[in-house]
Amino acid sequence: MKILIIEYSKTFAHLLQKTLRTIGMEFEYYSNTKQGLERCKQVKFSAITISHENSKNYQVFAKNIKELPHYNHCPIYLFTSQFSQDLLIEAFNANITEVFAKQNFLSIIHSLKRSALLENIASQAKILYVDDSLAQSSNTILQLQQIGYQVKHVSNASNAIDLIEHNQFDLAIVDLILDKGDSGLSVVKYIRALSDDIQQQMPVIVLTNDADKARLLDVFLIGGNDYMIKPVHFDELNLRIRSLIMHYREYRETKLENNKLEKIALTDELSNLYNRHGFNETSRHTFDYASRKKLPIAFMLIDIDLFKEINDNFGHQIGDEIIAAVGSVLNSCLRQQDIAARWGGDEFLVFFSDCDEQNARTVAQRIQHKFNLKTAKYQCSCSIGLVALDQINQREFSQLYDLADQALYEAKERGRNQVVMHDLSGNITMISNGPSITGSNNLMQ
Ligand SMILES: Nc1nc2c(ncn2[C@@H]2O[C@H](COP(=O)(O)OP(=O)(O)OP(=O)(O)O)[C@@H](O)[C@H]2O)c(=O)[nH]1
Repeated sequence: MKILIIEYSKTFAHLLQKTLRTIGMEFEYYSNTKQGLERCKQVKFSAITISHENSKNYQVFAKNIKELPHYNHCPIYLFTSQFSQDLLIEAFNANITEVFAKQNFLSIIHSLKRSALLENIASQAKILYVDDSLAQSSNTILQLQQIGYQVKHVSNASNAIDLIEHNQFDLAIVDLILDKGDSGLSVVKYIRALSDDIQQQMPVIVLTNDADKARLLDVFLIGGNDYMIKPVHFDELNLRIRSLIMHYREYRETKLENNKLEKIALTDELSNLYNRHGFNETSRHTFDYASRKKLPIAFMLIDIDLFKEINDNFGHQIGDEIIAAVGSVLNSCLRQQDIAARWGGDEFLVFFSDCDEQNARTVAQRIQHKFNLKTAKYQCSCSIGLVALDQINQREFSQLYDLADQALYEAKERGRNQVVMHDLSGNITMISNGPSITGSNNLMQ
């Protein structure tokens, strides 16, 4: 991707070059159109910028450029210090792609960056081409491959669906009417119903033989992003492909970035478990589901024993490592549907849906055992308060929390390092003691 700059103002040329260098874009700079035109005859630039000196100058230049081979779709941007509606119309009539006021420097840079991205799209893009007539499509496919697209061709909807299941495409080109009563419509419907948010938005160009306007507009109703009437004009197809892929990439990047930010907002950094907000967001659905389906549930509170002394004796960094150890122990003991969170300080909670009392006891003991072993070097242990119910039965989250908290309090009162359970009849019983802790640093003494 290389940009040709023709600029009469030395100051503006300097600013533009400096900015493009900083963002790593390649360019060549000339101070007159004659040199610029000569250079275009030797090299293919991806975009051209020309500064407005007088109308005749840029109009003649743009005309000459568009007559060069391979330059008919090259964007030409006109920069002016005196932007006006009249100039805009004049420039569009002279094949200028966009007109920018020089004062609007950021949007100039944005457009140049966009041209660079558009230019590079073919080299990294994967296209699915669904068409039963190889005679019509083979030439287009070849041309797409020649400019760098990876193209997978299939002739029926079921093969297309098969490929979509196992590949990540950037765009699909789908013939509306396929052989033997098959239709590209089923491919479009399949894409739009995909559970993956990103794949579901894959752009689709629908090819059709039907030039009837009303039928063509139906393409948008069935989920297509664009249509083209066969036989397709290749340059037009290519420009449409580039623009759709570009938008899809922007969507994909924003979506991934948002997912990342959302994860950060819902996760506790130290333990890599949910934070309070994350727990509230994710547990609501599981809680409602368990309530509706009358599933057995369990709720567990875990608190590190004498954590203050651990911090005091070994330092906060070791304290932090121990908090991280709770996270890794929980992640190794829990099923995917269990929801674990760091509730604050050294307190953690776990919500188990579809988990009966016996299973809850077993998991609690396993968690305690693993945690004690993992942190044995520091003579560290944890206490667990557990509540198991055969169904939620209209209880609020806060009531479950209170029941588990009473059990946890009892575990601490009885000497810590144990699992205590609040059972269905309201009794509080000790389930197990953790492994005994020995050694000179025994903080449990
Ligand atoms: N290292 C570290 N310490 C923390 C963090 N958050 C809270 N703490 C400390 O955790 C300790 C919690 O202590 P307490 O709630 O008083 O109880 P404890 O010492 O664990 O005693 P028991 O719960 O009765 O066994 C406090 O000293 C907090 O400063 C953290 O993110 N990192």
